[in-house]
Amino acid sequence: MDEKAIVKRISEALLAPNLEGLVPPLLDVLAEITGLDSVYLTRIDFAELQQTIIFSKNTGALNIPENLAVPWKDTLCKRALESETFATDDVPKCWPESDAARELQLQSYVSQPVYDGAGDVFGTLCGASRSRVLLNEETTQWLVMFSRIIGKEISRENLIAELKAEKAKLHKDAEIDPLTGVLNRRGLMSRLAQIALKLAAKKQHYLLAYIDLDDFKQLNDQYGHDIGDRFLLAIADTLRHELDDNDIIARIGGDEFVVVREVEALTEDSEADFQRQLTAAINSDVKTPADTIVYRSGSVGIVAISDNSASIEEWLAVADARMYQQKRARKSAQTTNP
Ligand SMILES: Nc1nc2c(ncn2[C@@H]2O[C@H](COP(=O)(O)OP(=O)(O)OP(=O)(O)O)[C@@H](O)[C@H]2O)c(=O)[nH]1
Repeated sequence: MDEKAIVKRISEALLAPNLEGLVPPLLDVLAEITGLDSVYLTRIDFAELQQTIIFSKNTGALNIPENLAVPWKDTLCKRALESETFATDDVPKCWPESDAARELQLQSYVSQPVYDGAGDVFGTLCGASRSRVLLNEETTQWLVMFSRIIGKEISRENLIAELKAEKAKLHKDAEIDPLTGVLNRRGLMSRLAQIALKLAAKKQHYLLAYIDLDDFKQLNDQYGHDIGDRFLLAIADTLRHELDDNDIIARIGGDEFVVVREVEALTEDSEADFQRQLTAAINSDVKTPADTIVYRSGSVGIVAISDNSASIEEWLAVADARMYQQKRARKSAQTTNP
């Protein structure tokens, strides 16, 4: 193959959107340029001390299968990297102690490290033959070039994976209340939007509870803001531990929480159960370094949801109004019977 044809085929391979698209055509070209029986790309797992063939092209007597994993310590690649012997047409003389080379009856061998974007060895780009193949400076140069092209693609893909993970983390953080670790208002709204979508498709039932702690300002004033914070965290922890695993828990304001539960049917029992569980969870004692705060006065308003005829804002407004009703009733009872 003349150089012009090689460059054309490499240019075509470079249009591939990923490693799966890039490596096979490059291996085709490499096999033709070198005349080696097998050319292949490996990944080295330095934690597990294992080398795996991830792509291979076999044209001759030798067959190096993809997905073959071998212990790193026995490999010719390790010997080649350590001794910086990147090409030989006399494997038995170069590495007489290698059982693997003897078993595979290898005569010619080339290898180049492939580096990822961080400058670490990702794996190797290799070729091997049972016959003696002329391996000159030019062969090595091609191998170096191909290993760099592959390394760049690996580095690009690693970067994209990192960016995606970072984006997912940022997105998750944006939906979490940093003080308590439960969802914030934004997180709640996104879960409620998903529920509204599900309700459009099939019949499901939910209970949404709006919780507001009574006289929290007074608690802050009496014990200080830091203890108030600990108190909010303790309430969120109790909700997390006492409620069902699938319940959605959010803190949407200073002392306001929302809990959403999917129920099999909307019955008086299911609502009463929910109310009881929530009231028990918020009316809990909270230990602080100085004191145990005995707290017995959160208000809860519940709305039942089984279709999306009302908007998310309306669900919240109804639950909020019911919560407020309960709060007012409790407060007026307190005034009447102090
Ligand atoms: N410690 C602490 N306090 C907060 C936080 N966010 C808001 N607050 C306080 O929470 C209190 C909530 O006020 P309200 O709900 O209006 O007052 P309340 O005493 O609970 O009144 P009622 O709900 O009518 O019983 C205010 O004093 C806010 O300063 C927070 O993150 N940490």
